[in-house]
Amino acid sequence: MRLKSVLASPSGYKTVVGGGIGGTAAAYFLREKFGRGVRIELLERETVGGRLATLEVEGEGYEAGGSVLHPLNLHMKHFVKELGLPTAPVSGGLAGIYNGEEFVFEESSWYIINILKLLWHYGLNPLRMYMWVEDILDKFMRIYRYQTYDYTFSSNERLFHALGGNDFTQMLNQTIDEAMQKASFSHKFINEMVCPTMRDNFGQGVNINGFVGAVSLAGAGSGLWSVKGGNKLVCTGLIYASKAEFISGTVLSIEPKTRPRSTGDPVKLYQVTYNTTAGVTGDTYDIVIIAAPLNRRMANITFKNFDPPVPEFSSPYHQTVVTLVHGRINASFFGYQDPSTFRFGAIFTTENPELFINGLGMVSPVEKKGEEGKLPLQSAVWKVFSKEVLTKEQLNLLFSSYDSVKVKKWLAYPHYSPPEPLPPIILHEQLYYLNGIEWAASAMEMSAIAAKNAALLAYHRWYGNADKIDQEDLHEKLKTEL
Ligand SMILES: Cc1cc2nc3c(=O)[nH]c(=O)nc-3n(C[C@H](O)[C@H](O)[C@H](O)COP(=O)(O)OP(=O)(O)OC[C@H]3O[C@@H](n4cnc5c(N)ncnc54)[C@H](O)[C@@H]3O)c2cc1C
Ligand SMILES: CC(C)=CCC/C(C)=C/CC/C(C)=C/CSC[C@H](N)C(=O)O
Repeated sequence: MRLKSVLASPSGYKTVVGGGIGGTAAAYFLREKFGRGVRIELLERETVGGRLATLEVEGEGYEAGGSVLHPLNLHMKHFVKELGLPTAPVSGGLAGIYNGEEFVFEESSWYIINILKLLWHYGLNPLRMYMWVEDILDKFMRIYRYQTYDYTFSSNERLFHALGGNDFTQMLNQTIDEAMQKASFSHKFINEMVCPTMRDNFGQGVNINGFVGAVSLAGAGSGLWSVKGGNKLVCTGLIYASKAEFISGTVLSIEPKTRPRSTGDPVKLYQVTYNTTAGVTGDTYDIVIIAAPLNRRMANITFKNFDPPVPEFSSPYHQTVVTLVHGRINASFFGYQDPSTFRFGAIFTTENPELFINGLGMVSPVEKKGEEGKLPLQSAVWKVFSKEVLTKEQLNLLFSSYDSVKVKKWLAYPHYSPPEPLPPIILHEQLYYLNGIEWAASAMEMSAIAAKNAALLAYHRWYGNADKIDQEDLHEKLKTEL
């Protein structure tokens, strides 16, 4: 996105690169802060939505990227309300946890039976986990109060510290396995309940950091929802609401420039060069927000002549393959000789090198969300998560018959390997980077939070409002505010 500033800087432009939820939310929040007088442009090289995308199966659209939202994802909730988009609850079918040989846990359709089963298998671990995640979410929710009062942070570390102090930043530097072991969760519970959730949500095991692990556990909770028609509608809606000018182009490079103003004194700008169907072109901007993962395999933007240089971002993103299959599940692959007794609509897997899938579940079309009702053995659309593209042989093992297969290969989210530093937000004076927050946790709401933080940061740095940036003890200070 590109923001042409009229009021804030009469001679300059501002821009955001990337039309995913991060970039489009940044356009929205920039408009909110800088007002109607600025001109906003959005630069996107592929399709609006980025990692929010649908695939068509038998004439209907299905979420192939970011699919579920948490009931406490307040920015996303605000966006759908503001844009008038309909939402629907996301309900998975009965869950089973498969270890490659047998199901180590089978959910029942009877609530009380489930409670007894969970108690029998894992004692009080599930209840304690619920409370553990709630406590983290409680602290995480402080960000909304800070942002409502216009406070912003100049680094991801400072943002996380402001949420929960050292305990919170520590979660970023240890694995979810270490964090939960320290909190006395049992190995059996971590292996059979926590690890399958990490594998299904992030394609990685319990070596991901404690915070993204907690986000993943929250993402397996109740009250989940999605946008009818597809989550990517939020992105198109936000471009419209922000009145940003959409430019279809690939940003190639960014370079700082100094130009004389009509008054004679110099103005600092960024030269952004991008490729469009009409050829290579570019423009100068006074604020640039990058809302795309920065590394050579992804955004591939060259930062020219920065002093000090903008660091190279080389940490890898994790490949996840989403395969949408319209067919009948092969119950015998999962050890069920009598297919009529197989009732799972969601299958999670434990760590097992023999397994070629991370998880799979029955899904409904984006237009018909909330109208679920298919039985697992009927022909249905299944979403399979795997590390590699599934071979024909593997598909034939998983499905007794199928008539349609759609595949989407993603560099989906960071390959987490804590402890690791979080990338900076400020790359240069008025050059900001959103996606560093993904190294704490990658989710739609995280990009929206980073977008609001960057828009506030750009605004307060532009106008020199130091009292709104990196304030200590905000939680205590704001307790007395109404
Ligand atoms: C399979 C999968 C399942 C997921 N499930 C969930 C879920 O259930 N819930 C959830 O909350 N999150 C989920 N996520 C994560 C979520 O989708 C992402 O965290 C979020 O969409 C990231 O948004 P973003 O705008 O920051 O980045 P992106 O969506 O990646 O947007 C970046 C945009 O920048 C563009 N771009 C890149 N380089 C350039 C360039 N040089 N010039 C111009 N444009 C450029 C890209 O084309 C892209 O459109 C999932 C992700 C995947 C892949
Ligand atoms: C950011 C907070 C506080 C909560 C977000 C919780 C959430 C929705 C987590 C899910 C994150 C994620 C990357 C899920 C990937 S796959 C989702 C699902 N298993 C599917 O079937 O698509």
